Amino acid sequence: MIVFDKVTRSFPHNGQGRVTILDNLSFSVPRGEFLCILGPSGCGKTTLLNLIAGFLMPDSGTLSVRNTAVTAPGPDRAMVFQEPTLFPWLTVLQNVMFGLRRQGITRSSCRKQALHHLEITGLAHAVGEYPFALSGGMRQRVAIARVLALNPDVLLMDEPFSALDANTRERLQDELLALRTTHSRATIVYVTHSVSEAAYLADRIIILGDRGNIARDISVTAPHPRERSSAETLELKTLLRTYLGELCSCIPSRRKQLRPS
Ligand SMILES: Nc1ncnc2c1ncn2[C@@H]1O[C@H](COP(=O)(O)OP(=O)(O)OP(=O)(O)O)[C@@H](O)[C@H]1O
Repeated sequence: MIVFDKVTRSFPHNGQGRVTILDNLSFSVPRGEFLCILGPSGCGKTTLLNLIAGFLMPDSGTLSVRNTAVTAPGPDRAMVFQEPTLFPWLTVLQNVMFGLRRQGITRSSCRKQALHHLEITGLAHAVGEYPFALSGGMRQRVAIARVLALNPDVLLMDEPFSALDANTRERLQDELLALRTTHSRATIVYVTHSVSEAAYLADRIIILGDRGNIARDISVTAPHPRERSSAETLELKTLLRTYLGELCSCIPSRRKQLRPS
């Protein structure tokens, strides 16, 4: 579904040339996979999502989704951010309908689809509310309903639950897994800092290291539903922490490796 082929991406850095964030990155994500990306802060996780979304372009290399090179954002890919970006002047229903309307779907079909997705995300009672009246968890549910309504092939999630309290986070994780089973076949690329979240959700976990190199690529074979505190999950979490610990000192070194623009 998603193929990175020798993708490199750099950014300008303090007027001193450019710093390479992802360097010659190659990997692929099969259709339907739930891939979690872990890695130290600044290693390029969000950059990787932005490239798939088409918000950024590679400096070199190619990135394709369904065998088509990504050259711009498109309705086949949708992103959920850490802070849900809802329109404050629109109701919950209107927020979910907004993206559908832009796809040229008729108003009545939009409404039907939006209501369906608000129902499956547990928000049927809140369709007429404005975002300011919702809890953080409810706002994030609206954001998820909005992207699921678009029925994307690829769902990109950038620490979507990290700003929520632990109970809400765990509930939304369970809801996401349930939605995935019942309503969406999307391929999911999910960035997180939480080893618990990765161990609970992922079919596969990639740990990015310096310059976005793939430090580890781990298949998680435990079936769903998983126990959060089973021996298997705890063992995986310990392993992930060990791998991340091995990487934690490598990111500052990149700052010394500036190259001329
Ligand atoms: N548009 C940009 N212009 C300049 N530098 C950028 C830009 N976007 C990202 N960067 C830099 O690229 C590096 C990687 O950023 P990115 O957000 O991808 O990392 P991350 O792994 O998601 O970090 P975190 O875990 O802290 O969210 C950072 O040093 C960041 O400052």
